[in-house]
Amino acid sequence: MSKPDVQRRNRHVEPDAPTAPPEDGASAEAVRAAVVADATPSMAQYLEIKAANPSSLLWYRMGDFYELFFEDAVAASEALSIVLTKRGKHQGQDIPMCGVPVHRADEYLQRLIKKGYRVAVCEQLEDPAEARKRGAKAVVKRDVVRLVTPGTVTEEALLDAKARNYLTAVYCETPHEIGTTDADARLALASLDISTGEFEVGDVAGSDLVGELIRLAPSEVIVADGLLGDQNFVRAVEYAGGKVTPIPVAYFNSGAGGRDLKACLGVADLSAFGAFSGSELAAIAAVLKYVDLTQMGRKPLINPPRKTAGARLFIDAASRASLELVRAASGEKSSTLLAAMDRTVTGAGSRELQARLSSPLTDPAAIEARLDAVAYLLNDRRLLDELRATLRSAPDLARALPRLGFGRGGPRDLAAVRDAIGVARRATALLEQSAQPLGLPADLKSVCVRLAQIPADLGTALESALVEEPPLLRRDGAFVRAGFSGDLDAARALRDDSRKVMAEHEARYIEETGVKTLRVRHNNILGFFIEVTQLNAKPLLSPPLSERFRHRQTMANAVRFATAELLETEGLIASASERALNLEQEIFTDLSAHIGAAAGDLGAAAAALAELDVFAALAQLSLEQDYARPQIDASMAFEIRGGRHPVVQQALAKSGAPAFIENDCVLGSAALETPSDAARTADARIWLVTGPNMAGKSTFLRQNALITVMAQMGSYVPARSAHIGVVDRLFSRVGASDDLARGRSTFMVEMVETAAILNQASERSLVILDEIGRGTATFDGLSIAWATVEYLHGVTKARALFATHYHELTALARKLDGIANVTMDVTEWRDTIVFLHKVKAGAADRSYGIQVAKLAGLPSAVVVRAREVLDRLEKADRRPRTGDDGLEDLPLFSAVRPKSGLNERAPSAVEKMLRAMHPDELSPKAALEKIYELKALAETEKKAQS
Ligand SMILES: Nc1ncnc2c1ncn2[C@@H]1O[C@H](COP(=O)(O)OP(=O)(O)OP(=O)(O)O)[C@@H](O)[C@H]1O
Repeated sequence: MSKPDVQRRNRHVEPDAPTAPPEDGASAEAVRAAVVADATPSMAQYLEIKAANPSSLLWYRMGDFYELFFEDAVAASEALSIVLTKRGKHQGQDIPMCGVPVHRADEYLQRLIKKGYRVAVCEQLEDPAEARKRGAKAVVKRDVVRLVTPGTVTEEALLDAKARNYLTAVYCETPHEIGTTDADARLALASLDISTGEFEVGDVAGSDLVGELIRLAPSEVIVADGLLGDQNFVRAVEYAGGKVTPIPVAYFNSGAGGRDLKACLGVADLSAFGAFSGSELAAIAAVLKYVDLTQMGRKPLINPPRKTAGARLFIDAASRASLELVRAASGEKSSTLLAAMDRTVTGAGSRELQARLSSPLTDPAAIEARLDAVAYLLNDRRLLDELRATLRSAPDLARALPRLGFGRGGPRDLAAVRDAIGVARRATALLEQSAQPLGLPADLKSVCVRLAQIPADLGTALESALVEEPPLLRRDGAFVRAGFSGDLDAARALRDDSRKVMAEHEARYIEETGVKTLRVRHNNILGFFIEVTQLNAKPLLSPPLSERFRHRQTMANAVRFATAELLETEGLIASASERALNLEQEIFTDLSAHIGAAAGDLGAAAAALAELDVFAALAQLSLEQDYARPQIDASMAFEIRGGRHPVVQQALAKSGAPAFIENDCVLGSAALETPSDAARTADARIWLVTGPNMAGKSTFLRQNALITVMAQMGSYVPARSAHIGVVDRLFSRVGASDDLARGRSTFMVEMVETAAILNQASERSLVILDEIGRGTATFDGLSIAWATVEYLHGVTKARALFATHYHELTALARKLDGIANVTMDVTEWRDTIVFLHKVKAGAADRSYGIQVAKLAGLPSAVVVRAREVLDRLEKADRRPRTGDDGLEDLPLFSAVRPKSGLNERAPSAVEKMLRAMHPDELSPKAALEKIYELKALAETEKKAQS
């Protein structure tokens, strides 16, 4: 029977379609009211199920379609651009309906999930024939078997091969703190990717929440419904690319968290995985509970949770956005650091690279260990090429395993395990062969150890059982190799011999009837039948042949018959294919169980393959782009020689533009190499970068931040050499952005971000600030920039690059030892500015703004007039620009901590009186008198001030 036939038939014969009126597709109360009113049994079933899943689109299985009704139908037809039809009436109104064919369910699910919908998949739990046995009007049993939400999908078609798919629970003990920016509030986060089993748990300060969400990039974030007060939280989640789902607060139960996690991992004690706080356990509980609910009790495959603790380079949300590590402001993926670095050959490798790029390390030993692995592969080109060629054919083992675990896997998932085991064997052999006589570096050894743990017999079992390229669906069979099972071969032979057997029948019937044109045929309605033309039908319709050839159908030109033996053979064929299918299902179940028993080892091997892909990709990148191994240690060095911007360099190369100009950046004890520059930049921890627009300041600032990120994630870097004393926090404020905090002006955003940097940066941090203060009046902006540099120099003491158009700031370099001026070199040629993109010691002599404007194509009348105005302004502006303006004498600019007097003023009389008061010692009456006194005093003070 062809598929369209099946669909059409099943759709129409379905006996229990909702035809009676419901009140409202979405409102539970209205739904219940309708149920009580006059719903038919089938409608009552629909409405009850819908009422239990009010916030999901209900996919209601009817034969070979998932049907949607009422508001769900309207929403889905719009989201999926499918036809909205109607079925039955409700209070005189049509019931809207639309449907999705079962065989295209994944595709439609993907589109709905991408648009942020949740889908409740309601299946028929019995055959309609079973239901009919209970009476003509009996309803087929149905129930929701799965809730599909953005953070809980496992199907290949619903997932991005190169991105993790985290479901993250956010929890804090004190309700009002969710969405806060309070540095003292602690929030626990538990993130699980059920498509791979990856699980990480940790806590962050309220002020770091947005940065952490961007790092995790969850598809779905669950929070206690009562706690979701703050719209900023919802915006932050959306900014990080996820959806917020509120869940009952009772799911955040720390007791249940410990218990459920132990049950999932099959351990009696969690201490081997780290110490989890009560809040972390509560977040874990919520994740496990939510997965349990959406998967209807099917257990996810989870790896032991990793604690996301301190040994990580902290990068806040604004810095992540400005550095465009894995996401560009434009939404373009190609302009990110990730895209510029990604040379992985597998989806799992790409995900691992992204995870490492989002979480660089701070432990020099761990970073060096990663670099050793890259160096090893770089030193052996043949090994590198062979490993990459081998890995290229590695399927996504990490994603196939959970699908099999959930019972949602298909034959291709079995083949994925088989092929991954093959790749693991070849990769291990390649690494081991290469290891003579010196041995492998620790990180590659760890890869080999994990790959070797796959049970040896599993690969053999899968190889002997599966055909080379199995079909997608388990239910269609045809994935088991011939020769694997004698029973299966016999059943298949009987099924496949049908043509031969029927041909034999046909020959005999021709002989018996003498009708040479008699044929045995098959269609979906009659099954097998004998067909003769009208002219030849007569003998078969009269005795004695009519005894044997029973009439079935008369057509315009043909008459159709059946015989007992034909029906018997048909039965045999049907049962043979059913038997073959059943045998294949059993084999599938056995193989899945075999894989399930080794799931832990296979999961570890999948992670090892992903890591190997990353090491090989980084080695490949380094070769291609001529990167250098950075030296990372606990010093305070920051010495990058011949540094390049990894993204801009590749973009220039691709466009055929002149090559990127490399630049040094040496903060701290070292200096620029040119002798004349050396004296002027030695010992400076902060560089003030000046230069005209378009000269390359932002590029230079960013490239040094990116080199730091790359070095600390364990990659070679775009430089001739790099020595970096490990950075604990990286702050980058380059260019204005107001995406993050809609409702705040660009200047406000800039100030909020600068405040965050000054409050959070430590001596070990790297701070990149571009044109702070430019969004306000010149003197305000200059003052803010000035004070910021002083604070960075005197209080924070971080290594910093500060680009500015305020030339007045360059005076600071003469006042303060730790500050040096550098500038982007330009030259003029026939009144046109030529950018040399080279950093040199010193300050820019002027800004060349008008030349740049001319380059940009401003009308020449405007350029000429601007020159005149500039001339006048410069003549009129006789204020000293050299710093001999007494600024350094002001307390504001002496770089002291605010507490030591910056903001102090004499206390007022009211304050003095308040400080002298001891509330516990006051009677109610005395307290009231004090309040009157205070009020009078405040009035007097106010008058005195005015
Ligand atoms: N080192 C370099 N080598 C080659 N080209 C470069 C280099 N640095 C920058 N550029 C090119 O110059 C362009 C402008 O650079 P960038 O945006 O960094 O200038 P800027 O000084 O920050 O300008 P503005 O002050 O207007 O923000 C870049 O897009 C890039 O194409």
